[in-house]
Amino acid sequence: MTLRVGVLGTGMIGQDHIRRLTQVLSGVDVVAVNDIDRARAATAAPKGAEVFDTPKALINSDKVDAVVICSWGPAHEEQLLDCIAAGKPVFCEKPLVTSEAAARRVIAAEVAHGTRLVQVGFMRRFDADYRRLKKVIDGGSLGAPLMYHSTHRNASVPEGLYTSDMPLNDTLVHDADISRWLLEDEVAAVEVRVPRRNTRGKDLRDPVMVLLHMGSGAIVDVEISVNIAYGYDIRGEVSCENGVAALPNRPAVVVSDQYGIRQAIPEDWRERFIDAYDQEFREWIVAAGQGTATGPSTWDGYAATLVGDAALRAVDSGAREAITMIEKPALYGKAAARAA
Ligand SMILES: NC(=O)c1ccc[n+]([C@@H]2O[C@H](COP(=O)([O-])OP(=O)(O)OC[C@H]3O[C@@H](n4cnc5c(N)ncnc54)[C@H](O)[C@@H]3O)[C@@H](O)[C@H]2O)c1
Ligand SMILES: O[C@H]1[C@H](O)[C@@H](O)[C@H](O)[C@@H](O)[C@H]1O
Repeated sequence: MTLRVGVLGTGMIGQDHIRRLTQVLSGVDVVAVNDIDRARAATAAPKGAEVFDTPKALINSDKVDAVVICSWGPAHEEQLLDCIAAGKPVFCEKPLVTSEAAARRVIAAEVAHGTRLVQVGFMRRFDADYRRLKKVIDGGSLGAPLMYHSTHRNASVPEGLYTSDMPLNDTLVHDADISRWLLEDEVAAVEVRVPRRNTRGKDLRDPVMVLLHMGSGAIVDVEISVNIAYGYDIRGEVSCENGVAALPNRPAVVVSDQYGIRQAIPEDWRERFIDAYDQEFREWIVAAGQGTATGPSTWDGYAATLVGDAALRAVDSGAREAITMIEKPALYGKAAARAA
């Protein structure tokens, strides 16, 4: 059976996901699109897809079995709640939502529905290198993880659209989520330090250095640099009791010429995580075909939102800001162990 999908938001990642859903993956068809910019939706619509005037009309259409949300973060809550009300599986790009209150409303709606419908776009969990790294940590031969160093560098971000809060409440969500997943632990508190500013971003608060204090006592340090010019560079290294496990350098052709010996660095997230996005959708298509979702859940989106909120408090206070989570509903599985 072919899963008939409607896409909300046809900007950069909306177009990239439409490409993979129509040209790369099987068992799926994009039958509907919507964007507040109707002309953009019409241009992005694959042949035969209907352009809907509103997200709600697309979500409630009989033509649509499942929805992919690629609109701006502040629009996600209403679109998610409409999908849950319609009982339709939904893939939602990160961030799940932009406030703790909104995340709790989505949790409440999904819990009342009774089965998982929402999958969040934390694509690192589907990346083969991150999966191999987790397997080594889980294998236990290196002992308990003590520290995780997470480097998150963007060559540039869209001027004007990307604001000073976003390194902390938009970009950091990936590092927060992958830290929770790799270490199987929750973030208990957050600190932020702001070094000398990168003048390439004009007044943007960039870079930032974030410390995530995990419940077990492990510490994660995150470098976020969003205007570093040379490329999209994502690194990760887990320091354990008996050794260290790290993501490999990406395989790339080695060029030798009069400038030296070098390897290309991905330009942006589309290139670096191309296979991970394909895999997250492969797994989503199977789950959505069964009327549900898999992988990163509303709970994971909620946890990452709390980290973003705490980071914004921490940048203002300069202090270590604690995180308090609600009790985890049974729908989302066991709570992460907190060793200390
Ligand atoms: N997982 C990742 O690595 C990754 C990468 C890029 C973007 N994203 C996320 O994807 C989302 C979109 O990012 P983007 O880079 O494509 O942004 P973008 O600005 O290129 O596109 C967003 C689109 O959504 C449309 N839109 C905004 N509000 C809408 C609404 N209420 N209804 C319908 N359409 C609406 C805009 O007109 C625009 O076309 C964001 O949440 C972003 O954080 C995730
Ligand atoms: O929306 C994007 C996306 O989530 C990328 O993966 C991240 O590296 C960027 O910083 C963010 O702006």
